[in-house]
Amino acid sequence: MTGTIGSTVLGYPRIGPNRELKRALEKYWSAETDEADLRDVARKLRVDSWHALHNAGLDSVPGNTFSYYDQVLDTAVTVGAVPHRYRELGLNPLDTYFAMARGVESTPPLEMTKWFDTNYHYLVPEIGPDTAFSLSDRTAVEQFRESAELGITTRPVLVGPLTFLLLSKPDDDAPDGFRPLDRIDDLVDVYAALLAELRRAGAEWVQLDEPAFAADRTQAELDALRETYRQLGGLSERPKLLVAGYFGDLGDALKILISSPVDGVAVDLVTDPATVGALPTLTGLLDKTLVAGLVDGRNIWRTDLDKALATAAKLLGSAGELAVGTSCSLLHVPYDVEPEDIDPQVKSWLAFATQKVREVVTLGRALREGRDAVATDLAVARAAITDRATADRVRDSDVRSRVAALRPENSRRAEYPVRRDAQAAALALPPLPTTTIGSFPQTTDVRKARAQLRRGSIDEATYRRRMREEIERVIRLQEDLGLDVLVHGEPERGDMVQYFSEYLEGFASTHHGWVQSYGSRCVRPPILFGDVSRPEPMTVDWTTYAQGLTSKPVKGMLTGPVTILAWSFVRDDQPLGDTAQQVALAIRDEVRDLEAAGIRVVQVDEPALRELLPLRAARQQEYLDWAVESFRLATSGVTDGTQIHTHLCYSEFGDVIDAIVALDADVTSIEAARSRMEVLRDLSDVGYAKGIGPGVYDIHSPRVPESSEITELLRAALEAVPAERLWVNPDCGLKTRGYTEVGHALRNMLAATTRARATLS
Ligand SMILES: CN1c2c(nc(N)[nH]c2=O)NC[C@@H]1CNc1ccc(C(=O)N[C@@H](CCC(=O)N[C@@H](CCC(=O)N[C@@H](CCC(=O)O)C(=O)O)C(=O)O)C(=O)O)cc1
Ligand SMILES: N[C@@H](CCS)C(=O)O
Ligand SMILES: [Zn+2]
Repeated sequence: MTGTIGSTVLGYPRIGPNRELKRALEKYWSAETDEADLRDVARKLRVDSWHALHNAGLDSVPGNTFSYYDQVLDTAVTVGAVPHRYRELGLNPLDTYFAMARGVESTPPLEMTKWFDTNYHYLVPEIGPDTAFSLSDRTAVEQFRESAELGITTRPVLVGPLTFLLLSKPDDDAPDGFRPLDRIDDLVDVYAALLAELRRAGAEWVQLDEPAFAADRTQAELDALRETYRQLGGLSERPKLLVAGYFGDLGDALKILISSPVDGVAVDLVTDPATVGALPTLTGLLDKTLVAGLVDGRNIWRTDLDKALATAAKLLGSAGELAVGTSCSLLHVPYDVEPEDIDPQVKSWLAFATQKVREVVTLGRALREGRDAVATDLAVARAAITDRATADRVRDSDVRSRVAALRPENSRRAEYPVRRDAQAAALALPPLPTTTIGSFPQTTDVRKARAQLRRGSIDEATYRRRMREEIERVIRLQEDLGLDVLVHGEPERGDMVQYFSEYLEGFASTHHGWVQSYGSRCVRPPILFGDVSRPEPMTVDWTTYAQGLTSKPVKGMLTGPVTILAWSFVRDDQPLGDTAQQVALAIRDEVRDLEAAGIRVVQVDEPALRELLPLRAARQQEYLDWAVESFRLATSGVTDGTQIHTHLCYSEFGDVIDAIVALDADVTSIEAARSRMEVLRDLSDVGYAKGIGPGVYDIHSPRVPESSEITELLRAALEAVPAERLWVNPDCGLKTRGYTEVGHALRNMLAATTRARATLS
């Protein structure tokens, strides 16, 4: 069907159904294999994906969705935006690419940050006035040819030029006021050259992803969008252009794209169903392809096909071609639900990437050939949707009554001074108390024990003994170092969300449901399908075992409700805020049980507080209100003398700074080392006046900080915060590090603390 799109997905997972790419990358990086081995694995993964998508019956198969690490990094390399410090390493192209992604001994990697409001991370390109844009890598063209040789005409997917620049940051040479977007004209020339090459290679369509326009944008940015697509649309030699906007509504950008000379627009009708009302009024659509994103690309629920068809019916006649697609790339979901050993009823409600492709194909056929052509598929889907909507296991009347009975006082503690004095008496800590964020290095032995327990090759008792040995070692190490508030080290947790989900009612776990988080790193998000409750304590045994080994206070360690939601696949049948309340009550039970077992300090981590912030400002306050409320509900069930800590990392905190204050934790430990304590001033400016532990060293790097560097940071911190409120801790947990470096780094942290204490009068 030349010229049309019909049915398609906007992108596909690439890590491999059994994480083949992860293993191949890690072997290459450790020099166990060579470049040819890695390229072989990559090619096979691409070929398998193209065949799978083509054979499933998609009319248009996306291409260039493979990446060795990250699609934004790929784009930077394609357009020649490789900073000098990586070029100067003199490495071959592949190793230069990996140096940008992971750093080398002499040169740190590019900064990494979250891809919009997902749990995927991209590498932040650095752009300056002198960045020499040129078409420097032709992977997109080569992969188009590779698919064409198999008889599949793929639709290469590129990060759009505006989104690329909007996600970039100014390089170190850029003058004040420079914005990467200032370079759009030069970048457009490179895209024009690439589009021409793709056309010459035979590409009919190219997809340009512009999700940056699902967030609030300035008039200048919208003008740049109009001008860019006027230019790209006007090129004489180019494939048809499909511009994809996803993760929300495109707002004013939608009209701009529809009145531009591009050939198609893909919209996300899952995150933003309201767009359906606006589309038929846009007459410019009549000569374009509209890809209606009707299948959720980032959650794992089966699509309500009847509802999707009803939505499509409202759009019939509005566009030159009405095509069916996913709301966004399927990168964010696992490959296939089939091999999962999940309760059959819950499993029948799920659709991973393979199943979503089939849903898109079914919808496409229904639109083209009529519902009768796919009557069986529609009936199966309908039965599963009805079953899920009415299933007993989704609703728990006890949980619902408990939520209904909640009163504002359940989320309020006594005034801070009262708590502070009670805690000072209970804990008797020295000035500048020292602590860590929770996890200690996850040794091979610890990981092995977990894997052996999963496989059944060791029994529960052996596993517990081995974890207890590790806890004892962590306690002894902390005592030896002289830390003040100890932790048990979290050896029993492979992942700080996955672990809790396995204890909670309302969650299901997968065995193979890996999703790329960044590079070779994957997560296995749990599936939150029903009302959440906590049948039994989750951490009390480990924590009290640790407390029994020492007279110092041991800090209980929990993950907060927002982070549990952010890193799970969550139910879509009720507002997220309602689900957060249920999770908060489960955590509240755990906090209270820890207190009852004699634990005097409890930390509830919320590293994902910033991540779930809606992209549009108009929706942010509502989110922040329920996010804060859920944390307070989780942590307000204790007496004044129990000290509540929280921990935040992985983000810029500017947009959530008021919310951090509103959490009302007694102590907040927060990533700060890399930004040299700037967050302290931001917090003071908005009136934060409780305990604060700015991270004094970056745990993301194996480098051991000198105690003099930490002394410097403590001096800076003491300028912003009075000594009686300052805590000393690393930036985040230590699980990705090794014991040797952790021992040295913490020793230096304690030496710096001793010196800082001596300067206090
Ligand atoms: C802090 N971050 C997290 C995010 N999301 C989460 N859900 N959790 C997080 O911690 N998002 C933001 C950041 C992202 N950062 C990271 C950092 C590191 C990883 C990572 O290393 N992932 C591991 C897998 C971790 C895990 O779950 N391990 C389990 C299972 C281990 C495993 O692979 N087992 C094998 C068998 C092994 C054997 O010896 O037999 C298997 O199941 O096949 C565990 O340790 O028990 C990774 O390897 O990618 C992710 C995000
Ligand atoms: N307690 C967790 C927080 C990570 S953000 C840890 O230490 O790993
Ligand atoms: Zn952290």
